[in-house]
Amino acid sequence: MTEVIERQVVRAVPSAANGAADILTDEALGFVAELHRHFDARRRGLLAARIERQMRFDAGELPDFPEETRHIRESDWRVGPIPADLTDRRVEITGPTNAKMVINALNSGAKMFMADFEDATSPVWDELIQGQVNLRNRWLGRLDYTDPDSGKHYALGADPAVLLVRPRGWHLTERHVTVDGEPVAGALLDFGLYLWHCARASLDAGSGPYFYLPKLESRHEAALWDDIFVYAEQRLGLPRGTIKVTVLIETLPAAFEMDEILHALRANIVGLNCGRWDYIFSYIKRLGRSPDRLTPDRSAMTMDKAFLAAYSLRLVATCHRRGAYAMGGMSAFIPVKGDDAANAAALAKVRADKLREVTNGHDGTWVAHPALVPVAMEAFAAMPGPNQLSRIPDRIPGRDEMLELHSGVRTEAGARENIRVAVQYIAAWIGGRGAVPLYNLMEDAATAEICRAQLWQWLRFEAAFDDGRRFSLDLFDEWLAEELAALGDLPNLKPAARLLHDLVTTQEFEEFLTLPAYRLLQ
Ligand SMILES: CC(=O)SCCNC(=O)CCNC(=O)[C@H](O)C(C)(C)COP(=O)(O)OP(=O)(O)OC[C@H]1O[C@@H](n2cnc3c(N)ncnc32)[C@H](O)[C@@H]1OP(=O)(O)O
Ligand SMILES: O=CC(=O)O
Ligand SMILES: [Mg+2]
Repeated sequence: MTEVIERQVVRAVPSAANGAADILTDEALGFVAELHRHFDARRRGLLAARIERQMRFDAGELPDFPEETRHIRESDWRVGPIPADLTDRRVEITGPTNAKMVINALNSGAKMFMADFEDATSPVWDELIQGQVNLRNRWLGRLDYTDPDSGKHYALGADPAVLLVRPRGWHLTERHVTVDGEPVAGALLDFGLYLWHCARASLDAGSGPYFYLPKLESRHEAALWDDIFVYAEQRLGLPRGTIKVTVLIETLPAAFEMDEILHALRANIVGLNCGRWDYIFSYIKRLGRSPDRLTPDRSAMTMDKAFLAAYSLRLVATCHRRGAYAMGGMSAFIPVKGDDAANAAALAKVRADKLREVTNGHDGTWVAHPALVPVAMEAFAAMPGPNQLSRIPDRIPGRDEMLELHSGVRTEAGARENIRVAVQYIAAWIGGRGAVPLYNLMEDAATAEICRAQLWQWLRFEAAFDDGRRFSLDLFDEWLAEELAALGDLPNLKPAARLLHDLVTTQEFEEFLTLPAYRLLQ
């Protein structure tokens, strides 16, 4: 007799989130386990393919439009139908999934709210599950919150924004849920739990299961999501194409496969988004071993120039040709408290950014804070209607423009800012906060990645500063020590500083800072 050993086990660490039992049900976890068993080996294979590709970039290869998919780029096809409540996306607010911010975002006056398990979230287990509870409560009509400190009560208003959910990227695993002894992908957990609990409820409310997909690097990664959607829709008895997604184009390799990504996901996709901060990070990461790709100060890399301007224009042209929305991105300027002049200057910068986007043909944009919704709304009032899908830019940037490096200087101030921001952001992340205001800017995982990636790149090539000095390990150590001393006794600063030091001085560039940081998360 053959003995069959039952090894297929799904285990979840209990969560103290209020309402966790309604989320971590056997059925929902069973669905996540199915996703894991069907798709996780492919996810891991695609992550390995990123590293193989990196080796080719390190050897001098540059990204290009793939020859083997020329027929996709050159033939006529369009993405599938777009639901009525996704046709006016002129302003989208983003933010973490705690109840207060979810309610504030849904009530902000923005058309859409992207509830974020990625750049704006530190994946603390109870917070992740509380986020799922909050999003489910939105569809069950019972989302409210009372601030224990202020006593202020928060409840959903009459005309909430349309809800979209951003699961984690492919790279992060979630150690609190294992299937057959392996940790599940954060992406599959965030996606699977939300879909399981909210697909029907959101459809019944006249909306649907809508997602943003972050940090994709290729058409193959898009095809994996497509297969997941086919499986999930069938499993939940949903018509094909019910799930609707917007893909962030926020890696350099993906920008050379925008048509292919739209094509792979054409049953489910409604648009692409310019995730500018991760895009800058990706440019440095993927090309960072070439001495002729040394980037200037972070603040010098603006959307109106070089590779950033080129990719956003190409994204608009690509999307509109396929009937897909071309979403803009996030200005990092946020309101400044207690300084009217500085506040006015920050709002003016956001306004200018949104005017550039609407002028270039984007159909909508992102804001980081409720006070910026009116600013972006006003700028996007320049559109002839709820979108400008019919507008195809007459100039489509090609490969050279897409790779053009920003000009500008590297300064001690820029290096010190990178150190200050990265170390404080990592400390906040280890402490459970994924988005923080620092020096009047919104900082999140993507903006902090730029800081540490630049420091790594500059150190590797002993980059020259505007004052003639060259960056060195001695200078880095000296400036890190001085910045830490100036910051004083902030929580988690020591482990954050150790991690930053490792990330900057390592020979092998770490793919994501959140991977080692996750090991420090309680
Ligand atoms: C690169 C990218 O991926 S961008 C997308 C990911 N990043 C994000 O989503 C960042 C979103 N923004 C934020 O998290 C916050 O705005 C921060 C951290 C930058 C600043 O937060 P705070 O310092 O708390 O802002 P501030 O004190 O001005 O907030 C005022 C009010 O607005 C609320 N608020 C601020 N930002 C948001 C937001 N994005 N969504 C909902 N409510 C918000 C606050 O909760 C607060 O509410 P209250 O008055 O009821 O207490
Ligand atoms: O996710 C957005 C980005 O800019 O990164
Ligand atoms: Mg991003």
